[in-house]
Formats: sequence, structure tokens, C-alpha cells
Amino acid sequence: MGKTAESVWGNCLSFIEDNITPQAYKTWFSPIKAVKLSDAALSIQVPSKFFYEWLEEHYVKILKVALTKELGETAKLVYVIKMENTYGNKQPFTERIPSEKPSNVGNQQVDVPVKHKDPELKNPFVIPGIRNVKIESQLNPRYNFESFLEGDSNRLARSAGLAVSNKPGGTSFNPLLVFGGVGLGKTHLAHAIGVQIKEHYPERTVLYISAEKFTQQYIESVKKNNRNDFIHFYQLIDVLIVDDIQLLSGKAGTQDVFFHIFNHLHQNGKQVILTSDKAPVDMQDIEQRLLSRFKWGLSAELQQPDFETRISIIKNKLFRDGVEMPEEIIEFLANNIKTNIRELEGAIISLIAHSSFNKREITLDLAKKIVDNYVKNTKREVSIDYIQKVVSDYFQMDVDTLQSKTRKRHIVQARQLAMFFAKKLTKASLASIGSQIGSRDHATVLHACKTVDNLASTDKQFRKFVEDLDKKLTM
Ligand SMILES: Nc1ncnc2c1ncn2[C@@H]1O[C@H](COP(=O)(O)OP(=O)(O)OP(=O)(O)O)[C@@H](O)[C@H]1O
Repeated sequence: MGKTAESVWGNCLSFIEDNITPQAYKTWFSPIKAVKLSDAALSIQVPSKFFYEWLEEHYVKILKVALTKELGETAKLVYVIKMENTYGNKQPFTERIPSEKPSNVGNQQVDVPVKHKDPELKNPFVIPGIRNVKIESQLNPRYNFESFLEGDSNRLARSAGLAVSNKPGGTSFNPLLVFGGVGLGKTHLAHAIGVQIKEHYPERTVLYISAEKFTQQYIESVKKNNRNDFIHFYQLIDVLIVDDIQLLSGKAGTQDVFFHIFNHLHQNGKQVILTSDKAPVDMQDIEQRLLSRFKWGLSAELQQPDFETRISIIKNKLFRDGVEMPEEIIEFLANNIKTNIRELEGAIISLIAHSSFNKREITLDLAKKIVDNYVKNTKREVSIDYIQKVVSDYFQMDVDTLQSKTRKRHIVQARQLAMFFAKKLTKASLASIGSQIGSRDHATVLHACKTVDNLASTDKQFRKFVEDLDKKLTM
């Protein structure tokens, strides 16, 4: 018997079911219907654009394997998005991908080849002398200025970013350092600058790289004895964007090589854009000469967005996803998730998902449940700097005192509490905690953690300190 859309999809599902958790299977694969098979292209119907994006982001590999097994190397997957409208009896909502704007012009479909979306930087090093090399920018076009909404919290950074995009290397914002807390848009803005520069100046070489990947490449180049090729490669770039520069902390070799690359680019009028989760003045274990370079240009902070900006961000996201939501729910979300835009987006996504899977209307009750679960289940990432600040404030001392060598009992206890919470709330090693909290060694941190455990179970007053601080750091 010939293959049908149902039979091919049925076989794919059996394979997928064996390879992912039952919960994920139920959530993401049960609602899909196979609708058409022509040649090697299978069309599947999904309930929303968000659903399609989720599949592409999380399951594209397994879909590819399953489909190739069934239909061979030329297999193609076509998504048909059909969203049942949860409000009244309007027409089902349909949308064309990858258009940014909702449309209701019938049942649109689009070919989405099964491929890996985020190309790796292949063979990053080039032979010196060959200048005409094409370098993949590694930019995400969705992170652009249009989708980066302006508010008081980001106006300076956004305007500086625009100025840099109009005249890369030609403003006094060089380097441009964008800093701010977790999930406030540093990566988005950094990409937006790169994307805009590519639009204005397609011939310029732009490269986005995370500091982590830069470090890995550097280590690799030392191992393979091609450190010079590594340096030459980076010196060819017109606009270098390095994300999460604070991760160079404590890595002397990488800092050194970055220093040389930075100087070369700067001297030659090339633009450097950096992001960091802290201001240069708060960066630890970064060489002074490098820190002073960071301060040459402009350091612009991304702050927590105010209420109006949070509302605009939610509305914009809903518009892009083609979803409507009552005003009171939008306000509820904006009032309850304030400190991290990624969390705000996560809650909206959960809400859309719940409503589209269960065909339930989006109600305030549902929103409350999701925000409760979402916010409770999201363990906030806390930095060691932040912990030291909260502990010092709590004991009304400054951070220098907390880190000092003094043996005064209340200061020792505050320091031990900071170490205890750093161990509990971050992924940092004992050695790294020790070096950041008053240059102590790992044994001191271990001793501090044990002491806090002991005291918390024997001393009522001390237990209160632990509980208060725990609340302050995790609420
Ligand atoms: N002003 C904005 N307008 C629209 N979306 C935004 C804005 N700022 C941030 N976002 C969105 O919030 C999410 C988190 O942003 P991003 O990843 O850039 O944060 P980050 O500061 O780099 O976080 P991290 O500290 O974890 O690296 C992204 O999906 C981004 O598109």
C-alpha cells in the first residue's frame, strides 16, 4: 500500500515518542495533524505560530531524523498553522510564516525546510593575507530595532545603538558597552545593532560572538598551535560584537588576546560592541588595562522596564504571535512580572500555549495560575555581587567591610552568610566564590557553609538571618 500523510506521520510519531518524555510528547506532538503528502513533502497542521516556533527551536533535529527515515534525504516538512480562535465564532486564524504581521487571507502554508537554524562558525580561522573571506555574521534577524521597544529604561542604550549602526566606528561610542541585569535585552540590542549595520553597509564584516565561544576558540587555537590565525581572523572584522564580556573574568590568556584584538580594531577605526551583566566598575578579575579600554567609549545601562514599556512589550509580542488578550490580563501580567523581560515573554507563551492546547479562553484566573507557577518555578539567577550587596545592606555595612580581613564576629558571620548563599544560589565553584568574596580559598568557603548550617539549626536569631536573607535573595 502507498504511503499516506497519516501513515508517514504515524511512523514519525512512534519514533519521536520513543525518544522524548511522555509529557513533551503529549504537549507538543499529540495536537499535530498530518494533512498532506506530496512527493517528499509532508504537511502538518499546528495550532499556532508559537507552536511552530517551539517545534523548530526544540524538536527540529528529531523531526529531521524521523522524517528522513520515512521519506529519504530530500524530505521536507511543511507547517500549516491553523489557530482556532478562542473568542466567539470568528474564522479560524491562519498565518503565513515567516511574516511578522498577522494575516487572515485564508489557509496559508509555507515550506520550512528541515534544517539546523543556527549555523556554527565553521573553520573560524583564515590564512593571513587572504582578505576576501566571507564571514557569517551569526546574527539573528529577529533581534532587530523594530522589535526592540523603546522605553525610559533603555532609551540611552537604544539611541547609542542606533547612532553606532548609522556610523560604525565613526562615533565616540567605541566601544559601546551595554550592561544590565538578566533578561533585560542586552543580547537583543547587540544583535539589532549588527543587523542594522549589515542593512546599511552590507559589505562590512560584522561578527557576533559570545565571550564563552570566543574563549573556547582561543583555547582551541592554543592547543592547535594557531593562535596567530585566531588573532588575524578577528583583526579582519569591521564590527565585532562580544556578548557577556564578564565571562572573561579570571581568564588571563583570553583577556590578553582580546586586548590585542581590541587595540588593533580600535586603532583602525573598527567598531566594537560589548555586553555585560555588570558595569565595568563592578567587573572582577578583569585586567585593569582592559577595563580602562571598556571605559573609552560609552557604557549604557539597560534598566528594568517601567509599566508602560512592559505593556508595549506584551502587546507587541501578542501582535506578532497573532493573539488577542483582554486588557485586564495584559495589565495583570505587566503588574506581576517586572524584573525580567524573558520571564514576561515566558509567561505570555505559557498562557497562549495553555489556551491553544485546551481550547480555553484566556481568563484572568488562568493568567493568575500561570504567573503563580511561572514565577515560583523560575529560579532567578543571582550573581555573587548581588548576594554580597544584599547581605551587606541587611547588616548595614558596606561590601568592602564584608570582604575585609577583620575577625570581628558580626562581620565574619555576614561574610560566611554571603558565601553560604553564593554556594546555594549560584553555580560558582568554591574557589571562585572564595576569590570573589574577600580573596579567600575554597576551604574557607566550605567551612563557612558548614558553620552557617550548624548555626542555623542551633541559634534562633541566626536562623532568622538566614530566613530573611533567603527571602530577599529569592523573592
Ligand atoms: N525592549 C525590548 N523590547 C522587546 N523585547 C525585548 C526588549 N528587551 C528585551 N526583550 C526580549 O526579552 C528577551 C530577553 O532578552 P535578552 O536575551 O536580550 O536579554 P539579556 O539581557 O541578554 O539576558 P541575559 O542576561 O540572560 O544574557 C528576548 O526575547 C528579547 O527579545
